[in-house]
Amino acid sequence: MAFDYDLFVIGAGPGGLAAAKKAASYGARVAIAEQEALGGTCVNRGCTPKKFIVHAADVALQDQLAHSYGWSDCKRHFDWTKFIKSVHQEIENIHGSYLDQLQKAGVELIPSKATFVDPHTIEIHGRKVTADKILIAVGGHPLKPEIPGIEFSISSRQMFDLPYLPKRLAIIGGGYIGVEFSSMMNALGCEVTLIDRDEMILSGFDDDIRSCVQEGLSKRGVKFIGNSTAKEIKFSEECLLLTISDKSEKIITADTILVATGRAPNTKNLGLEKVGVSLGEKGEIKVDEYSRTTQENIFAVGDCTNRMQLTPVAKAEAIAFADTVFGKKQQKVSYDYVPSAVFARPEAASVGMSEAKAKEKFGESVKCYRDRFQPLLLQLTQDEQQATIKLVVEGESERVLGAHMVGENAADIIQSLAVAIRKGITKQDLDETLGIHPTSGEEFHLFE
Ligand SMILES: Cc1cc2nc3c(=O)[nH]c(=O)nc-3n(C[C@H](O)[C@H](O)[C@H](O)COP(=O)(O)OP(=O)(O)OC[C@H]3O[C@@H](n4cnc5c(N)ncnc54)[C@H](O)[C@@H]3O)c2cc1C
Ligand SMILES: NC(=O)c1ccc[n+]([C@@H]2O[C@H](COP(=O)([O-])OP(=O)(O)OC[C@H]3O[C@@H](n4cnc5c(N)ncnc54)[C@H](O)[C@@H]3O)[C@@H](O)[C@H]2O)c1
Repeated sequence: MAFDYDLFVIGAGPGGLAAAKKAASYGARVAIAEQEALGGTCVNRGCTPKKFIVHAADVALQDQLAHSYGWSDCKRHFDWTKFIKSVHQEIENIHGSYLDQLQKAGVELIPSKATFVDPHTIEIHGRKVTADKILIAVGGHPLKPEIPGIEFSISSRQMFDLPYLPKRLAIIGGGYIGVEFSSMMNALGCEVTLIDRDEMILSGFDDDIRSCVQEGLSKRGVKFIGNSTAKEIKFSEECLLLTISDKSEKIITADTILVATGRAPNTKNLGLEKVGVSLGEKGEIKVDEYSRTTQENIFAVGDCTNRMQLTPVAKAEAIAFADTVFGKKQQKVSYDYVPSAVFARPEAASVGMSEAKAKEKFGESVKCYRDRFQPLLLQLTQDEQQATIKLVVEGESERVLGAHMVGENAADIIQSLAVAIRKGITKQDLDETLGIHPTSGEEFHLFE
C-alpha cells in the first residue's frame, strides 16, 4: 500500500522536532502536526522562558552583592510586564528559526491537532492522511490534586503569563518546578511559601543536595513547610486562603497559588484505544527500549512515555528512534548517567547515583567524599551561604558512581564531569587531573 508519508509525527516539542528532522535527513517523507506553538513545553512554557526568569532574578541577587564589592547607588526598578513581553518576543523568534529548520529539512508542518483513525491513518481537521510509521511525541501537562477550590490555583504554564508579580506566592510541590519558581520569585521580591508532602524538597536527589538547597532557600527567606499537603483553597476579595494539613491545620494567605505536583502524559483523546497502543498506570505510553509501542508501526518518545521528563532525554530518544527505523543503525538510550540540574539559587546538579541509591545497589562497598565551603564570590559579603560537593564511589578502585553539587555554576560543572563519569573514571583519575584555580569546580579534584 502506498502511504502519504513514511513518517507522521504528532507533537512538535523537542522530541517530535528532533525525530522529524533526523528521519528526513535519511530521505524519509515526513510530516509533523502541532496543535499549539512549535517547540512544545520546553520552548513555550518550560526550560527557555524559565531560564530567562532565572537570569532576571540573578540581576536582583547581584544587586545585593554589589555593595560588598564597592558599588553604591545600586537601586534599580524591575518591570515584570516589560520583561515578560521581551521573553515572549524572543520565543517568537525561536518559532521562526524552528520553522526555517523544518523547511530546510523538507518536513511538512501541519498546524493542527492530530488523532488516530487506525494504525496507519491520522485525522487532522477532518482530513485523513496515511503514514507507514507514526511517532507520538505529545508531551505532558501539569497534574493538580483534586481538592476544593483548586480552580483558583495556577500551574507553571500560567506563571509565564502573569500580568504582574504577586506579593505573596504559595507553591504546592517542592520538586524541580516548585523549587525553581520559589527561588526566582523570592529574588524578584515575592514572599514565597513552599509546601511539600515530603520532609524535604527535591525528592529523588541526594540528601546532602536536598538539605543544602533547602537551607540556602530558607536563608534567602523562602518559607518551607514539609510533611504537608494542600486541603482546600478559598477565594476572598483580597486574597486566596490555602488550608494545608501540617501537624495541625494551617491557613496560608496568598495572592497567587502555584501548583507544581508533577506532570502527566497527554494521552487522552488521541484515539489510542482504536490502534492497540497500551498505556501504563499513569497514562504513559508503554514502549520497548527502541521506543516501539504495543502496535508495531507506532512509536513514542519524550514526556508522554514518562521515562525521564527532560528535554535532552526526549531528543536522545527521538534520534535513537530515527537512527533505528530510518537510518538502519539500531540505537537505544542509556538512562544511567543522565545529568540534571535545578536552576535555583543556590543551583543544584547531579549525575549518577545518590548515596542512598548506591548503597541500595552496592551496600557497604560504597564510600562518599563530601565538602562544604563558602564560595569565593560570597567571602566579601555577609552571606554565609555554603556550596556542597559530593562524590559517591564504590569498591577498592573507587569507581565514581555519582557526582553532586550545590553552588555557583553547578549545572555547567556537572555537565562536564558527566562525560568522564559515564566513561567509568575513578576518584584517583579526578585526583590526578589538575583543577582550574580559583573555581568551585576545582574542589572535585581536591578531596582528601
Ligand atoms: C516549567 C518547566 C520547566 C522545565 N525546565 C526544564 C529544564 O530546565 N531542563 C529540561 O531538560 N527540562 C525541563 N522541563 C521539561 C521539558 O520541558 C520536557 O521534558 C520536554 O519539553 C519534553 O519534550 P516532549 O517533546 O516530550 O514534549 P513537549 O515539549 O510537551 O511537546 C509536546 C507537543 O505536542 C503537542 N501536542 C500534544 N497533543 C497533540 C496532538 N494531538 N496533535 C498535535 N500536537 C499535539 C503539544 O502542543 C506540544 O507542543 C521543564 C518543564 C516545565 C513544565
Ligand atoms: N531543571 C529541570 O530540568 C526541570 C525543571 C522543571 C521541570 N522539569 C521536569 O518536569 C517534571 C515535573 O516537575 P514538577 O516539579 O511538577 O514535579 P516533581 O515530580 O519534580 O515534583 C513534584 C513534587 O510535588 C510533591 N507533591 C506531590 N503531590 C503533592 C501534594 N498533594 N501536596 C504537596 N506536595 C506534593 C512531591 O513530593 C514532589 O516533591 C520534573 O520531574 C522534571 O522532570 C525539569
